[in-house]
Amino acid sequence: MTSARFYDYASLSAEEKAALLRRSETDISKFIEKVAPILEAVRTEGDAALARFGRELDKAEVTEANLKVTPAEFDAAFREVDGDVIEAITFGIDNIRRFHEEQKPEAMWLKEIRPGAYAGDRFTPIQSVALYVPRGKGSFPSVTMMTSVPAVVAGVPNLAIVTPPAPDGGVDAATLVAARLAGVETVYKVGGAQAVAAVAYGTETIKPALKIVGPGSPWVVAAKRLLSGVIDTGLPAGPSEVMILADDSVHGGLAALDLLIEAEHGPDSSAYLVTHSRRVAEEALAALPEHWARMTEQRVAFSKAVLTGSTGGVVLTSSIEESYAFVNAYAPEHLEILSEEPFIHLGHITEASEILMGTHTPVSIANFSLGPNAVLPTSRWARTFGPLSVNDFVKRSSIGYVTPPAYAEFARHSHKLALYEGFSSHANAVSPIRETYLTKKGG
Ligand SMILES: NC(=O)c1ccc[n+]([C@@H]2O[C@H](COP(=O)([O-])OP(=O)(O)OC[C@H]3O[C@@H](n4cnc5c(N)ncnc54)[C@H](O)[C@@H]3O)[C@@H](O)[C@H]2O)c1
Ligand SMILES: N[C@H](CO)Cc1c[nH]c[nH+]1
Ligand SMILES: [Zn+2]
Repeated sequence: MTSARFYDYASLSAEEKAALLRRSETDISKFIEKVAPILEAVRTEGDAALARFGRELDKAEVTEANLKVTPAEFDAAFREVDGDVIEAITFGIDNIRRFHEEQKPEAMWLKEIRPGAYAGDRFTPIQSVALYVPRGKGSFPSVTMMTSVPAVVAGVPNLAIVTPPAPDGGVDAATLVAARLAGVETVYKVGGAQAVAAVAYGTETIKPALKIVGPGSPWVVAAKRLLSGVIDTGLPAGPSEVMILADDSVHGGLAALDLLIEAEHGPDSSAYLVTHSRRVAEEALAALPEHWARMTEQRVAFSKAVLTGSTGGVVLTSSIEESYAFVNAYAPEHLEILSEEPFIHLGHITEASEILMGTHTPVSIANFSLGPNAVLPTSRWARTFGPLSVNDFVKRSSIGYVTPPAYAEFARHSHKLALYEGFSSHANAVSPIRETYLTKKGG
């Protein structure tokens, strides 16, 4: 039995090549249809709908009265989670904080554009942001770290995490540990589309937010799409995906090992190895069963579904240039450049959300510990969006300041354009009328 789909790129038709670029998210119309009534129920019924969906969709013991995580639940989480997991969370948060503090823009810059005339930017925190932390096919304290830390570094005053409840009605314990250590203590037990609606419209318990960030299943992606006129939905982060670009300096078994990292997220993930080395491709195909033997049943099922389905496999190209072209056309979420000399390839890659260099930087390290943000645009959105960052939690205002000596030249040119565009008030405001008031004020 073949371990993964194999594509000889040069022999594919144009349609087959285009099909390789598709993700499970490419068509989410079925989710959109099913999600619309959920959003409407939350808008009209508030907490009652959240509790009902929690019971129906998450099979969780939630009520209108216990939607918000209490301080006692946080304390219990610290007792429940192993010390070495807390240590790993602390290590990750420390690195993520260092990275994002470095990334934080200066509060303001101002440049003298012309003598006596200044212009610049000022950055201020967005006043309220909701952080979506998934929980379904896994629990995600790491997503809590990746969303909370840049938000806290940016200085957002009102932060709330929304995350699906487990059947016992509680939130994943490590998620609570990560939230408190990162500096966020408002957490609601609500997930999926209903969570997006709750923070968009507000309910009796949950205050509306101006923006929601964080990755999620197609239910979350569909809800964000439908509510994008009500709340800022940030960068589009859907089902995880990976591309391994390998040259002929590495063993294919290593490529297979890393290919499985993101393929195991769910059947809706995407995962490709692209290489111009037939040896690497064949070694990878041969190694997959060995790797599956060391994985849990559920993760084997998910990754097999991806690698033998329509969103994954091994692509053999006829040259490294063709591999570069495929990577750039695909625009992956995570890209690993598996090579003894990764930097010789870097300049050829322009379309990828995250680029991990060499044989010792697997996606796992980037997801949990390294520092750059692992909430990343999927489904080819890497072509226009970047990873989640401090900049997603601030907005920019332009600042302009024209001093009296610089005014006349600007007024003359602005007057001309105001007349041309047909705006008389614009023109009047920079005409000699202005001088009469300035003289009066000055006495
Ligand atoms: N792009 C990124 O940066 C990134 C990072 C981490 C995770 N991810 C992805 O996020 C996703 C997380 O998905 P997940 O399922 O684990 O968690 P999730 O929290 O996104 O989805 C679970 C929720 O979906 C809703 N749901 C489930 N079945 C439903 C149904 N039949 N009808 C209506 N709603 C339903 C429920 O409310 C449930 O709480 C994965 O695809 C993972 O690959 C992406
Ligand atoms: N790979 C995910 C982003 O696509 C992040 C993650 C967290 N935990 C496991 N993986
Ligand atoms: Zn992952």
